[in-house]
Amino acid sequence: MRLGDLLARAGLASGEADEVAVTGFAIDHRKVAPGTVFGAFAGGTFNGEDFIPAAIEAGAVAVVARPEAEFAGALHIADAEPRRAFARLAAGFFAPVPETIVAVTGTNGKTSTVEMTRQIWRMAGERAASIGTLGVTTPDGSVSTGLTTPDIVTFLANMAGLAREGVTHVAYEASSHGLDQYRNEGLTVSASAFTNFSRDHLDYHGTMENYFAAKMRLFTEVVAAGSPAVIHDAGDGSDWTARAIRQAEARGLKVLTVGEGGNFLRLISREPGQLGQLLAIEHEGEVRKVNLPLIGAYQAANALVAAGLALATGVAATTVFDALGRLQPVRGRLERAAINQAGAPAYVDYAHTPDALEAAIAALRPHVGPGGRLIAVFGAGGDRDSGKRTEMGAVAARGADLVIITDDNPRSEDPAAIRAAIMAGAGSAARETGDRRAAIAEAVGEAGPDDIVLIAGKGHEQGQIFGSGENMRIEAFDDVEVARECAGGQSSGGLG
Ligand SMILES: CC(=O)N[C@H]1[C@@H](OP(=O)(O)OP(=O)(O)OC[C@H]2O[C@@H](n3ccc(=O)[nH]c3=O)[C@H](O)[C@@H]2O)O[C@H](CO)[C@@H](O)[C@@H]1O[C@H](C)C(=O)N[C@@H](C)C(=O)N[C@H](CCC(=O)O)C(=O)O
Ligand SMILES: Nc1ncnc2c1ncn2[C@@H]1O[C@H](COP(=O)(O)OP(=O)(O)OP(=O)(O)O)[C@@H](O)[C@H]1O
Ligand SMILES: N[C@H](CCC[C@H](N)C(=O)O)C(=O)O
Ligand SMILES: [Mg+2]
Repeated sequence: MRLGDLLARAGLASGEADEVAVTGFAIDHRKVAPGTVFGAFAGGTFNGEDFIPAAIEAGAVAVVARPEAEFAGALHIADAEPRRAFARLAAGFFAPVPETIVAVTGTNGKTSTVEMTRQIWRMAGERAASIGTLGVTTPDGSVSTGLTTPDIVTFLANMAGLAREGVTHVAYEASSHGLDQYRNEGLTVSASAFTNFSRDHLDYHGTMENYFAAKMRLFTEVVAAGSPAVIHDAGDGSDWTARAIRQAEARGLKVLTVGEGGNFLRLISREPGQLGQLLAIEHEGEVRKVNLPLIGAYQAANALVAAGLALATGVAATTVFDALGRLQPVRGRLERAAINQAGAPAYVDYAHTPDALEAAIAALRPHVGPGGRLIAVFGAGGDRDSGKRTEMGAVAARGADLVIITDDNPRSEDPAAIRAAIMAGAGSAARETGDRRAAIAEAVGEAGPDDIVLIAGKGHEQGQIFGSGENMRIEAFDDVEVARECAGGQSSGGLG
Protein backbone atom coordinates (compact mmCIF):
# COMPACT_ATOMS: atom_id res chain seq x y z
CA MET A 1 0.00 0.00 0.00
CA ARG A 2 1.29 3.52 -0.79
CA LEU A 3 1.96 5.82 2.14
CA GLY A 4 0.71 8.82 0.16
CA ASP A 5 -2.71 7.21 -0.22
CA LEU A 6 -2.89 6.36 3.47
CA LEU A 7 -1.95 9.92 4.43
CA ALA A 8 -4.51 11.42 2.07
CA ARG A 9 -7.22 9.14 3.45
CA ALA A 10 -6.32 10.13 7.00
CA GLY A 11 -6.38 13.84 6.08
CA LEU A 12 -2.67 14.21 6.87
CA ALA A 13 -0.14 16.11 4.73
CA SER A 14 1.61 13.84 2.24
CA GLY A 15 4.32 15.52 0.07
CA GLU A 16 7.38 13.35 -0.56
CA ALA A 17 5.65 10.26 0.93
CA ASP A 18 3.57 9.48 -2.15
CA GLU A 19 5.48 6.51 -3.54
CA VAL A 20 6.72 4.93 -0.28
CA ALA A 21 5.43 1.35 0.04
CA VAL A 22 4.03 0.38 3.44
CA THR A 23 4.01 -3.23 4.63
CA GLY A 24 2.68 -2.82 8.17
CA PHE A 25 2.32 -0.74 11.34
CA ALA A 26 3.96 -1.08 14.76
CA ILE A 27 4.09 0.82 18.06
CA ASP A 28 6.75 -1.41 19.56
CA HIS A 29 10.16 -1.15 17.89
CA ARG A 30 10.65 -4.89 18.41
CA LYS A 31 7.82 -5.55 15.99
CA VAL A 32 9.16 -3.36 13.18
CA ALA A 33 9.94 -5.08 9.85
CA PRO A 34 11.12 -3.53 6.57
CA GLY A 35 8.39 -1.22 5.25
CA THR A 36 6.73 -0.62 8.64
CA VAL A 37 5.31 2.70 9.83
CA PHE A 38 6.44 3.12 13.45
CA GLY A 39 4.40 5.08 16.04
CA ALA A 40 6.64 6.68 18.66
CA PHE A 41 4.65 7.66 21.73
CA ALA A 42 5.52 8.90 25.20
CA GLY A 43 4.12 6.36 27.65
CA GLY A 44 3.95 5.88 31.38
CA THR A 45 7.14 3.80 31.49
CA PHE A 46 9.03 4.50 28.27
CA ASN A 47 9.36 7.25 25.70
CA GLY A 48 8.78 5.61 22.33
CA GLU A 49 10.92 8.33 20.70
CA ASP A 50 13.97 6.71 22.29
CA PHE A 51 13.37 3.68 20.08
CA ILE A 52 13.14 5.56 16.76
CA PRO A 53 16.77 4.84 15.71
CA ALA A 54 16.26 1.13 16.45
CA ALA A 55 12.99 1.12 14.52
CA ILE A 56 14.67 2.74 11.49
CA GLU A 57 17.51 0.25 11.78
CA ALA A 58 14.89 -2.53 11.62
CA GLY A 59 13.42 -1.08 8.43
CA ALA A 60 10.81 1.52 9.44
CA VAL A 61 10.05 3.72 6.41
CA ALA A 62 8.15 6.40 8.33
CA VAL A 63 7.69 7.42 11.94
CA VAL A 64 4.63 9.11 13.42
CA ALA A 65 5.95 11.32 16.20
CA ARG A 66 5.63 14.78 17.76
CA PRO A 67 6.97 17.62 15.58
CA GLU A 68 9.79 18.09 18.14
CA ALA A 69 11.14 14.59 17.63
CA GLU A 70 14.46 14.59 15.74
CA PHE A 71 15.74 11.71 13.62
CA ALA A 72 17.03 10.85 10.16
CA GLY A 73 16.60 7.93 7.82
CA ALA A 74 12.79 7.73 7.66
CA LEU A 75 9.94 10.09 6.88
CA HIS A 76 8.69 12.13 9.81
CA ILE A 77 4.90 12.21 10.00
CA ALA A 78 4.67 15.00 12.55
CA ASP A 79 1.61 15.53 14.69
CA ALA A 80 1.09 17.12 18.08
CA GLU A 81 -1.11 14.12 18.98
CA PRO A 82 0.90 11.28 17.41
CA ARG A 83 -1.30 8.48 18.84
CA ARG A 84 -4.36 9.91 17.11
CA ALA A 85 -2.56 10.51 13.80
CA PHE A 86 -1.20 6.96 13.93
CA ALA A 87 -4.68 5.50 14.56
CA ARG A 88 -6.13 7.36 11.57
CA LEU A 89 -3.26 6.38 9.32
CA ALA A 90 -3.20 2.71 10.35
CA ALA A 91 -6.97 2.41 9.91
CA GLY A 92 -6.50 2.84 6.15
CA PHE A 93 -4.13 -0.12 6.04
CA PHE A 94 -6.30 -2.59 7.95
CA ALA A 95 -9.22 -2.86 5.57
CA PRO A 96 -11.88 -3.89 5.02
CA VAL A 97 -13.45 -3.98 8.48
CA PRO A 98 -16.91 -5.18 9.57
CA GLU A 99 -19.62 -2.85 8.30
CA THR A 100 -21.42 -2.41 11.63
CA ILE A 101 -19.16 -1.48 14.53
CA VAL A 102 -20.48 -0.16 17.85
CA ALA A 103 -18.54 0.95 20.93
CA VAL A 104 -19.54 0.87 24.60
CA THR A 105 -18.04 2.99 27.36
CA GLY A 106 -18.90 3.61 31.04
CA THR A 107 -17.37 2.66 34.39
CA ASN A 108 -19.22 -0.64 34.82
CA GLY A 109 -21.16 -2.84 32.43
CA LYS A 110 -19.09 -2.52 29.25
CA THR A 111 -18.14 -6.19 28.99
CA SER A 112 -21.67 -7.32 29.81
CA THR A 113 -23.19 -4.93 27.29
CA VAL A 114 -20.92 -5.83 24.36
CA GLU A 115 -21.49 -9.51 25.07
CA MET A 116 -25.28 -9.09 25.22
CA THR A 117 -25.24 -6.99 22.04
CA ARG A 118 -23.30 -9.76 20.30
CA GLN A 119 -25.86 -12.32 21.50
CA ILE A 120 -28.83 -10.27 20.27
CA TRP A 121 -27.24 -9.77 16.85
CA ARG A 122 -26.51 -13.48 16.65
CA MET A 123 -30.11 -14.31 17.49
CA ALA A 124 -31.11 -11.89 14.75
CA GLY A 125 -29.10 -14.01 12.31
CA GLU A 126 -26.02 -11.79 11.96
CA ARG A 127 -22.42 -12.97 12.12
CA ALA A 128 -21.42 -11.03 15.20
CA ALA A 129 -18.40 -10.64 17.50
CA SER A 130 -17.48 -8.73 20.62
CA ILE A 131 -14.11 -7.36 21.77
CA GLY A 132 -13.32 -6.50 25.38
CA THR A 133 -12.20 -7.78 28.78
CA LEU A 134 -13.29 -11.33 27.89
CA GLY A 135 -11.19 -11.18 24.71
CA VAL A 136 -12.45 -11.50 21.16
CA THR A 137 -15.63 -13.58 21.01
CA THR A 138 -16.71 -14.72 17.57
CA PRO A 139 -19.30 -17.15 16.23
CA ASP A 140 -16.58 -19.80 16.49
CA GLY A 141 -15.26 -19.19 20.02
CA SER A 142 -13.30 -16.86 22.23
CA VAL A 143 -9.65 -15.73 22.34
CA SER A 144 -8.21 -13.72 25.22
CA THR A 145 -6.19 -10.55 24.48
CA GLY A 146 -5.03 -9.70 28.02
CA LEU A 147 -6.25 -6.12 28.01
CA THR A 148 -9.80 -4.75 27.71
CA THR A 149 -8.76 -2.59 24.81
CA PRO A 150 -5.70 -3.96 23.07
CA ASP A 151 -3.17 -1.64 21.46
CA ILE A 152 -4.26 0.14 18.29
CA VAL A 153 -2.41 -2.19 15.89
CA THR A 154 -3.91 -5.31 17.47
CA PHE A 155 -7.32 -3.66 17.56
CA LEU A 156 -7.32 -2.77 13.86
CA ALA A 157 -5.76 -6.08 12.84
CA ASN A 158 -8.44 -7.91 14.84
CA MET A 159 -11.17 -5.93 13.09
CA ALA A 160 -9.77 -6.73 9.64
CA GLY A 161 -9.34 -10.38 10.65
CA LEU A 162 -12.96 -10.57 11.79
CA ALA A 163 -14.14 -9.07 8.50
CA ARG A 164 -12.12 -11.70 6.62
CA GLU A 165 -13.90 -14.40 8.65
CA GLY A 166 -17.20 -12.98 7.46
CA VAL A 167 -18.13 -11.15 10.67
CA THR A 168 -20.33 -8.17 9.83
CA HIS A 169 -21.23 -6.86 13.32
CA VAL A 170 -18.79 -6.04 16.13
CA ALA A 171 -19.42 -4.52 19.56
CA TYR A 172 -16.28 -3.37 21.36
CA GLU A 173 -15.53 -2.12 24.80
CA ALA A 174 -13.94 1.34 24.93
CA SER A 175 -12.10 1.62 28.26
CA SER A 176 -11.02 5.02 29.53
CA HIS A 177 -7.36 3.98 29.18
CA GLY A 178 -8.06 2.92 25.62
CA LEU A 179 -9.85 6.17 24.80
CA ASP A 180 -7.18 8.30 26.45
CA GLN A 181 -4.45 6.51 24.50
CA TYR A 182 -6.31 6.42 21.15
CA ARG A 183 -6.09 2.63 21.32
CA ASN A 184 -9.35 1.87 19.52
CA GLU A 185 -10.44 4.20 16.79
CA GLY A 186 -9.81 5.29 13.25
CA LEU A 187 -12.63 3.26 11.76
CA THR A 188 -16.30 4.10 11.35
CA VAL A 189 -18.21 3.54 14.60
CA SER A 190 -21.85 3.55 13.64
CA ALA A 191 -23.41 3.61 17.13
CA SER A 192 -22.16 3.97 20.69
CA ALA A 193 -23.30 3.57 24.28
CA PHE A 194 -22.62 4.96 27.74
CA THR A 195 -23.60 2.71 30.67
CA ASN A 196 -22.85 4.74 33.81
CA PHE A 197 -20.10 6.71 35.51
CA SER A 198 -18.63 6.37 39.01
CA ARG A 199 -15.29 6.17 40.75
CA ASP A 200 -12.46 4.08 39.27
CA HIS A 201 -8.99 4.40 37.76
CA LEU A 202 -8.07 7.63 39.57
CA ASP A 203 -4.51 6.28 39.79
CA TYR A 204 -4.35 6.88 36.04
CA HIS A 205 -6.70 9.81 35.41
CA GLY A 206 -6.07 11.75 38.64
CA THR A 207 -9.50 13.35 38.88
CA MET A 208 -13.07 12.36 38.12
CA GLU A 209 -13.19 15.23 35.60
CA ASN A 210 -10.24 13.86 33.63
CA TYR A 211 -11.69 10.36 33.82
CA PHE A 212 -15.03 11.62 32.49
CA ALA A 213 -13.32 13.63 29.74
CA ALA A 214 -11.52 10.46 28.59
CA LYS A 215 -14.84 8.63 28.33
CA MET A 216 -16.48 11.54 26.50
CA ARG A 217 -13.91 11.31 23.70
CA LEU A 218 -16.04 8.43 22.47
CA PHE A 219 -18.90 10.82 21.72
CA THR A 220 -16.94 13.93 20.80
CA GLU A 221 -14.30 12.37 18.53
CA VAL A 222 -14.50 8.62 17.96
CA VAL A 223 -18.01 7.92 16.68
CA ALA A 224 -19.41 8.86 13.29
CA ALA A 225 -21.14 12.25 13.08
CA GLY A 226 -24.90 12.03 13.58
CA SER A 227 -24.77 8.40 14.76
CA PRO A 228 -27.07 7.06 17.51
CA ALA A 229 -25.78 7.22 21.11
CA VAL A 230 -27.52 4.94 23.60
CA ILE A 231 -27.26 6.38 27.12
CA HIS A 232 -28.43 4.60 30.25
CA ASP A 233 -30.55 6.86 32.44
CA ALA A 234 -31.40 5.31 35.80
CA GLY A 235 -33.88 8.11 36.45
CA ASP A 236 -31.88 9.11 39.54
CA GLY A 237 -31.01 12.60 38.31
CA SER A 238 -27.31 11.72 37.90
CA ASP A 239 -25.35 14.75 36.86
CA TRP A 240 -22.85 12.59 34.93
CA THR A 241 -25.69 11.11 32.86
CA ALA A 242 -27.04 14.59 32.12
CA ARG A 243 -23.58 15.74 31.08
CA ALA A 244 -23.09 12.71 28.83
CA ILE A 245 -26.40 13.47 27.13
CA ARG A 246 -25.40 17.11 26.61
CA GLN A 247 -22.02 16.16 25.15
CA ALA A 248 -23.62 13.69 22.74
CA GLU A 249 -26.20 16.28 21.68
CA ALA A 250 -23.53 18.95 21.24
CA ARG A 251 -21.79 16.64 18.74
CA GLY A 252 -25.11 16.20 16.93
CA LEU A 253 -25.52 12.53 17.89
CA LYS A 254 -28.97 11.00 18.01
CA VAL A 255 -29.41 10.40 21.74
CA LEU A 256 -31.46 7.34 22.72
CA THR A 257 -31.92 7.06 26.49
CA VAL A 258 -32.78 3.72 28.08
CA GLY A 259 -33.61 2.71 31.66
CA GLU A 260 -36.05 3.93 34.31
CA GLY A 261 -35.47 7.50 33.09
CA GLY A 262 -35.23 6.54 29.42
CA ASN A 263 -37.40 7.78 26.59
CA PHE A 264 -36.31 5.32 23.88
CA LEU A 265 -36.61 2.19 26.04
CA ARG A 266 -38.31 3.03 29.34
CA LEU A 267 -38.10 0.47 32.12
CA ILE A 268 -41.53 0.69 33.71
CA SER A 269 -41.19 -2.14 36.21
CA ARG A 270 -38.87 -4.91 37.28
CA GLU A 271 -39.98 -7.90 39.34
CA PRO A 272 -37.17 -10.14 40.60
CA GLY A 273 -37.86 -13.89 40.32
CA GLN A 274 -35.90 -16.94 41.42
CA LEU A 275 -33.69 -17.24 38.33
CA GLY A 276 -34.45 -14.04 36.49
CA GLN A 277 -36.74 -11.02 36.39
CA LEU A 278 -39.85 -9.82 34.65
CA LEU A 279 -39.34 -6.49 32.90
CA ALA A 280 -42.00 -4.18 31.49
CA ILE A 281 -40.40 -1.98 28.83
CA GLU A 282 -42.04 0.81 26.87
CA HIS A 283 -40.82 1.30 23.30
CA GLU A 284 -42.49 3.59 20.77
CA GLY A 285 -45.68 3.74 22.82
CA GLU A 286 -45.96 -0.02 23.21
CA VAL A 287 -45.35 -1.91 26.47
CA ARG A 288 -43.42 -5.17 26.11
CA LYS A 289 -43.04 -7.78 28.84
CA VAL A 290 -39.74 -9.60 28.90
CA ASN A 291 -38.68 -12.53 31.10
CA LEU A 292 -35.00 -11.72 31.40
CA PRO A 293 -33.20 -14.90 32.50
CA LEU A 294 -30.62 -12.92 34.52
CA ILE A 295 -30.91 -11.49 38.04
CA GLY A 296 -30.12 -7.98 39.34
CA ALA A 297 -31.04 -4.44 38.39
CA TYR A 298 -27.61 -3.95 36.90
CA GLN A 299 -28.04 -6.82 34.42
CA ALA A 300 -31.41 -5.41 33.38
CA ALA A 301 -29.70 -2.04 32.82
CA ASN A 302 -27.02 -3.59 30.63
CA ALA A 303 -29.58 -5.64 28.72
CA LEU A 304 -31.50 -2.45 27.93
CA VAL A 305 -28.36 -0.74 26.64
CA ALA A 306 -27.62 -3.77 24.46
CA ALA A 307 -31.21 -3.75 23.21
CA GLY A 308 -30.83 -0.04 22.40
CA LEU A 309 -27.71 -0.75 20.34
CA ALA A 310 -29.39 -3.61 18.51
CA LEU A 311 -32.38 -1.43 17.64
CA ALA A 312 -30.08 1.43 16.65
CA THR A 313 -28.28 -0.87 14.21
CA GLY A 314 -31.44 -2.01 12.52
CA VAL A 315 -32.63 -5.15 14.33
CA ALA A 316 -36.43 -5.38 14.39
CA ALA A 317 -38.07 -4.64 17.76
CA THR A 318 -39.83 -8.01 17.99
CA THR A 319 -36.55 -9.82 17.40
CA VAL A 320 -34.77 -7.72 20.03
CA PHE A 321 -37.39 -8.26 22.76
CA ASP A 322 -37.55 -11.95 21.98
CA ALA A 323 -33.76 -12.18 22.21
CA LEU A 324 -33.73 -10.49 25.64
CA GLY A 325 -35.74 -13.42 26.95
CA ARG A 326 -33.07 -15.82 25.73
CA LEU A 327 -29.86 -14.06 26.82
CA GLN A 328 -27.16 -16.35 28.17
CA PRO A 329 -25.30 -15.36 31.37
CA VAL A 330 -22.07 -13.42 30.91
CA ARG A 331 -19.01 -15.24 32.27
CA GLY A 332 -18.11 -14.09 35.82
CA ARG A 333 -20.97 -11.60 36.13
CA LEU A 334 -23.28 -12.87 38.92
CA GLU A 335 -22.34 -16.37 37.85
CA ARG A 336 -23.83 -18.97 40.15
CA ALA A 337 -20.73 -21.03 40.78
CA ALA A 338 -21.74 -23.57 43.40
CA ILE A 339 -24.20 -24.59 46.07
CA ASN A 340 -22.77 -25.76 49.38
CA GLN A 341 -23.91 -28.77 51.41
CA ALA A 342 -26.40 -26.60 53.32
CA GLY A 343 -27.93 -25.39 50.06
CA ALA A 344 -26.47 -21.88 50.05
CA PRO A 345 -25.47 -20.59 46.60
CA ALA A 346 -22.13 -18.89 45.93
CA TYR A 347 -22.06 -16.25 43.19
CA VAL A 348 -18.94 -14.99 41.45
CA ASP A 349 -19.00 -11.40 40.23
CA TYR A 350 -16.46 -8.99 38.70
CA ALA A 351 -17.40 -6.06 40.97
CA HIS A 352 -14.16 -4.16 41.59
CA THR A 353 -15.44 -0.63 42.18
CA PRO A 354 -17.62 0.75 45.01
CA ASP A 355 -20.57 1.24 42.67
CA ALA A 356 -20.27 -2.26 41.19
CA LEU A 357 -20.03 -3.86 44.63
CA GLU A 358 -23.15 -2.02 45.67
CA ALA A 359 -24.92 -3.20 42.50
CA ALA A 360 -23.84 -6.83 42.99
CA ILE A 361 -24.98 -6.83 46.63
CA ALA A 362 -28.31 -5.23 45.65
CA ALA A 363 -28.78 -7.86 42.96
CA LEU A 364 -28.40 -10.72 45.44
CA ARG A 365 -30.28 -9.19 48.38
CA PRO A 366 -33.77 -10.23 47.18
CA HIS A 367 -32.53 -13.83 46.98
CA VAL A 368 -31.37 -14.08 50.61
CA GLY A 369 -33.75 -16.28 52.57
CA PRO A 370 -35.73 -15.06 55.57
CA GLY A 371 -33.29 -14.39 58.40
CA GLY A 372 -30.42 -15.36 56.10
CA ARG A 373 -27.17 -13.50 55.54
CA LEU A 374 -25.39 -12.07 52.54
CA ILE A 375 -21.73 -12.98 52.95
CA ALA A 376 -19.36 -10.90 50.81
CA VAL A 377 -15.77 -11.92 50.06
CA PHE A 378 -13.59 -9.49 48.12
CA GLY A 379 -10.35 -7.49 47.97
CA ALA A 380 -8.94 -4.76 45.72
CA GLY A 381 -6.23 -4.80 43.08
CA GLY A 382 -2.73 -3.51 43.79
CA ASP A 383 -1.23 -0.77 41.57
CA ARG A 384 -4.74 0.47 40.84
CA ASP A 385 -6.85 3.35 42.20
CA SER A 386 -6.12 3.14 45.95
CA GLY A 387 -8.83 5.58 47.02
CA LYS A 388 -11.58 3.18 46.02
CA ARG A 389 -10.55 0.63 48.65
CA THR A 390 -12.02 2.33 51.71
CA GLU A 391 -15.19 3.15 49.76
CA MET A 392 -15.53 -0.51 48.77
CA GLY A 393 -15.18 -1.51 52.42
CA ALA A 394 -17.90 0.94 53.44
CA VAL A 395 -20.28 -0.17 50.68
CA ALA A 396 -19.87 -3.82 51.70
CA ALA A 397 -20.33 -3.11 55.40
CA ARG A 398 -23.56 -1.27 54.60
CA GLY A 399 -24.98 -3.88 52.25
CA ALA A 400 -23.70 -7.26 53.43
CA ASP A 401 -24.22 -9.08 56.72
CA LEU A 402 -20.77 -10.61 56.89
CA VAL A 403 -17.74 -9.11 55.16
CA ILE A 404 -14.55 -11.12 54.58
CA ILE A 405 -11.69 -9.07 53.14
CA THR A 406 -9.11 -10.91 51.12
CA ASP A 407 -6.53 -10.44 48.35
CA ASP A 408 -7.16 -9.62 44.68
CA ASN A 409 -4.11 -9.25 42.45
CA PRO A 410 -1.78 -7.48 44.95
CA ARG A 411 0.71 -6.82 42.11
CA SER A 412 3.68 -4.81 43.49
CA GLU A 413 1.90 -3.71 46.68
CA ASP A 414 1.87 -5.15 50.19
CA PRO A 415 -1.39 -7.14 50.35
CA ALA A 416 -1.79 -6.44 54.07
CA ALA A 417 -1.77 -2.68 53.38
CA ILE A 418 -4.46 -3.04 50.71
CA ARG A 419 -6.63 -5.06 53.08
CA ALA A 420 -6.07 -2.51 55.84
CA ALA A 421 -7.41 0.26 53.57
CA ILE A 422 -10.54 -1.76 52.85
CA MET A 423 -10.89 -2.65 56.55
CA ALA A 424 -10.75 1.06 57.39
CA GLY A 425 -13.97 1.50 55.45
CA ALA A 426 -15.61 -1.76 56.45
CA GLY A 427 -15.27 -1.33 60.20
CA SER A 428 -14.47 -3.73 63.00
CA ALA A 429 -17.21 -6.24 62.21
CA ALA A 430 -15.43 -7.21 59.00
CA ARG A 431 -13.00 -10.12 58.97
CA GLU A 432 -9.69 -10.36 57.22
CA THR A 433 -8.32 -13.51 55.57
CA GLY A 434 -5.55 -12.70 53.12
CA ASP A 435 -5.33 -16.01 51.33
CA ARG A 436 -8.16 -15.94 48.80
CA ARG A 437 -8.77 -19.66 48.80
CA ALA A 438 -9.00 -19.70 52.61
CA ALA A 439 -11.37 -16.72 52.56
CA ILE A 440 -13.68 -18.40 50.03
CA ALA A 441 -13.53 -21.66 52.04
CA GLU A 442 -14.51 -19.71 55.15
CA ALA A 443 -17.50 -18.04 53.50
CA VAL A 444 -18.75 -21.13 51.67
CA GLY A 445 -18.06 -23.31 54.71
CA GLU A 446 -20.18 -21.35 57.10
CA ALA A 447 -23.05 -20.31 54.83
CA GLY A 448 -26.34 -21.70 56.07
CA PRO A 449 -29.41 -22.70 54.03
CA ASP A 450 -30.81 -19.17 53.85
CA ASP A 451 -27.48 -17.45 53.20
CA ILE A 452 -25.89 -16.32 49.93
CA VAL A 453 -22.18 -15.92 49.26
CA LEU A 454 -20.87 -13.21 46.94
CA ILE A 455 -17.27 -13.63 45.79
CA ALA A 456 -16.40 -10.34 44.10
CA GLY A 457 -13.57 -8.75 42.16
CA LYS A 458 -12.15 -11.39 39.84
CA GLY A 459 -15.11 -12.68 37.86
CA HIS A 460 -13.72 -14.56 34.85
CA GLU A 461 -10.04 -14.00 35.80
CA GLN A 462 -7.87 -17.09 35.77
CA GLY A 463 -4.98 -15.98 37.95
CA GLN A 464 -3.80 -14.09 41.01
CA ILE A 465 -1.08 -11.56 40.11
CA PHE A 466 1.84 -11.03 42.49
CA GLY A 467 4.69 -8.59 41.89
CA SER A 468 5.26 -6.46 38.81
CA GLY A 469 7.68 -6.01 35.94
CA GLU A 470 10.31 -8.72 35.86
CA ASN A 471 9.17 -10.01 39.25
CA MET A 472 5.59 -10.54 38.20
CA ARG A 473 4.17 -14.02 38.70
CA ILE A 474 0.65 -15.23 38.07
CA GLU A 475 -0.69 -18.12 40.12
CA ALA A 476 -3.59 -19.99 38.56
CA PHE A 477 -6.75 -19.03 40.40
CA ASP A 478 -10.39 -19.22 39.36
CA ASP A 479 -13.04 -18.04 41.84
CA VAL A 480 -15.68 -20.30 40.26
CA GLU A 481 -13.49 -23.39 40.49
CA VAL A 482 -12.39 -22.62 44.05
CA ALA A 483 -15.98 -21.99 45.15
CA ARG A 484 -16.95 -25.37 43.70
CA GLU A 485 -14.10 -27.12 45.46
CA CYS A 486 -15.00 -25.46 48.77
CA ALA A 487 -18.65 -26.41 48.34
CA GLY A 488 -17.70 -30.04 47.98
CA GLY A 489 -17.38 -30.26 44.24
CA GLN A 490 -21.03 -29.62 43.47
CA SER A 491 -21.72 -27.22 40.61
CA SER A 492 -24.73 -24.93 40.68
CA GLY A 493 -26.66 -26.95 38.14
CA GLY A 494 -28.79 -23.94 37.36
CA LEU A 495 -28.88 -20.56 35.76
CA GLY A 496 -26.68 -17.73 37.07
C1 LIG B 1 -1.20 2.47 31.87
C2 LIG B 1 -1.48 1.86 30.55
O1 LIG B 1 -2.60 1.82 30.15
N1 LIG B 1 -0.42 1.39 29.86
C3 LIG B 1 -0.59 0.78 28.55
C4 LIG B 1 0.14 1.62 27.52
O2 LIG B 1 1.46 1.74 27.91
P1 LIG B 1 2.25 3.08 27.60
O3 LIG B 1 1.75 3.78 26.40
O4 LIG B 1 2.37 3.85 28.85
O5 LIG B 1 3.59 2.38 27.15
P2 LIG B 1 5.07 2.31 27.72
O6 LIG B 1 5.29 0.94 28.16
O7 LIG B 1 5.40 3.44 28.63
O8 LIG B 1 5.87 2.51 26.35
C5 LIG B 1 5.77 3.70 25.55
C6 LIG B 1 5.88 3.34 24.10
O9 LIG B 1 7.15 2.77 23.84
C7 LIG B 1 7.01 1.58 23.12
N2 LIG B 1 8.14 0.71 23.46
C8 LIG B 1 8.35 0.35 24.76
C9 LIG B 1 9.41 -0.49 25.09
C10 LIG B 1 10.28 -0.95 24.07
O10 LIG B 1 11.24 -1.70 24.28
N3 LIG B 1 10.02 -0.57 22.79
C11 LIG B 1 8.97 0.23 22.46
O11 LIG B 1 8.78 0.53 21.29
C12 LIG B 1 5.67 1.03 23.55
O12 LIG B 1 5.10 0.16 22.60
C13 LIG B 1 4.84 2.29 23.70
O13 LIG B 1 4.24 2.66 22.49
O14 LIG B 1 0.09 1.01 26.26
C14 LIG B 1 0.61 -0.32 26.22
C15 LIG B 1 0.53 -0.81 24.78
O15 LIG B 1 -0.75 -0.59 24.25
C16 LIG B 1 -0.18 -1.20 27.15
O16 LIG B 1 0.33 -2.51 27.16
C17 LIG B 1 -0.13 -0.63 28.57
O17 LIG B 1 -1.02 -1.39 29.39
C18 LIG B 1 -0.55 -1.80 30.65
C19 LIG B 1 0.17 -3.15 30.54
C20 LIG B 1 -1.74 -1.94 31.59
O18 LIG B 1 -1.68 -2.61 32.62
N4 LIG B 1 -2.86 -1.31 31.30
C21 LIG B 1 -4.09 -1.37 32.08
C22 LIG B 1 -4.08 -0.38 33.25
C23 LIG B 1 -5.24 -1.02 31.17
O19 LIG B 1 -5.06 -0.44 30.10
N5 LIG B 1 -6.43 -1.38 31.55
C24 LIG B 1 -7.63 -1.09 30.80
C25 LIG B 1 -8.81 -1.69 31.54
C26 LIG B 1 -9.61 -0.69 32.17
C27 LIG B 1 -10.95 -1.30 32.50
O20 LIG B 1 -11.41 -2.25 31.83
O21 LIG B 1 -11.57 -0.80 33.43
C28 LIG B 1 -7.67 -1.76 29.44
O22 LIG B 1 -8.22 -1.16 28.51
O23 LIG B 1 -7.26 -2.90 29.37
N1 LIG C 1 -24.87 -1.27 34.78
C1 LIG C 1 -24.17 -1.50 35.87
N2 LIG C 1 -24.33 -0.73 36.98
C2 LIG C 1 -23.61 -0.96 38.10
N3 LIG C 1 -22.73 -1.97 38.22
C3 LIG C 1 -22.55 -2.77 37.17
C4 LIG C 1 -23.25 -2.57 35.94
N4 LIG C 1 -22.85 -3.51 35.06
C5 LIG C 1 -21.94 -4.25 35.70
N5 LIG C 1 -21.76 -3.82 36.97
C6 LIG C 1 -20.80 -4.37 37.95
O1 LIG C 1 -19.52 -4.28 37.37
C7 LIG C 1 -18.93 -5.57 37.24
C8 LIG C 1 -18.18 -5.64 35.95
O2 LIG C 1 -19.10 -5.66 34.87
P1 LIG C 1 -18.55 -5.61 33.40
O3 LIG C 1 -17.42 -6.53 33.29
O4 LIG C 1 -19.68 -5.76 32.48
O5 LIG C 1 -18.03 -4.10 33.38
P2 LIG C 1 -16.82 -3.41 32.63
O6 LIG C 1 -17.25 -1.99 32.47
O7 LIG C 1 -16.48 -4.13 31.41
O8 LIG C 1 -15.62 -3.53 33.66
P3 LIG C 1 -14.02 -3.26 33.35
O9 LIG C 1 -13.85 -1.79 33.40
O10 LIG C 1 -13.29 -3.94 34.42
O11 LIG C 1 -13.73 -3.82 32.00
C9 LIG C 1 -20.09 -6.54 37.32
O12 LIG C 1 -19.63 -7.79 37.76
C10 LIG C 1 -21.01 -5.84 38.30
O13 LIG C 1 -20.59 -6.04 39.63
N1 LIG D 1 -9.84 -3.79 34.30
C1 LIG D 1 -9.81 -3.60 35.71
C2 LIG D 1 -9.86 -4.94 36.33
C3 LIG D 1 -9.77 -4.97 37.85
C4 LIG D 1 -10.00 -6.32 38.40
C5 LIG D 1 -9.39 -6.60 39.73
N2 LIG D 1 -9.34 -8.01 39.87
C6 LIG D 1 -7.99 -5.99 39.84
O1 LIG D 1 -7.05 -6.66 39.52
O2 LIG D 1 -7.88 -4.85 40.27
C7 LIG D 1 -8.57 -2.83 36.11
O3 LIG D 1 -7.53 -3.05 35.53
O4 LIG D 1 -8.68 -2.00 36.98
MG1 LIG E 1 -14.74 -4.87 30.82
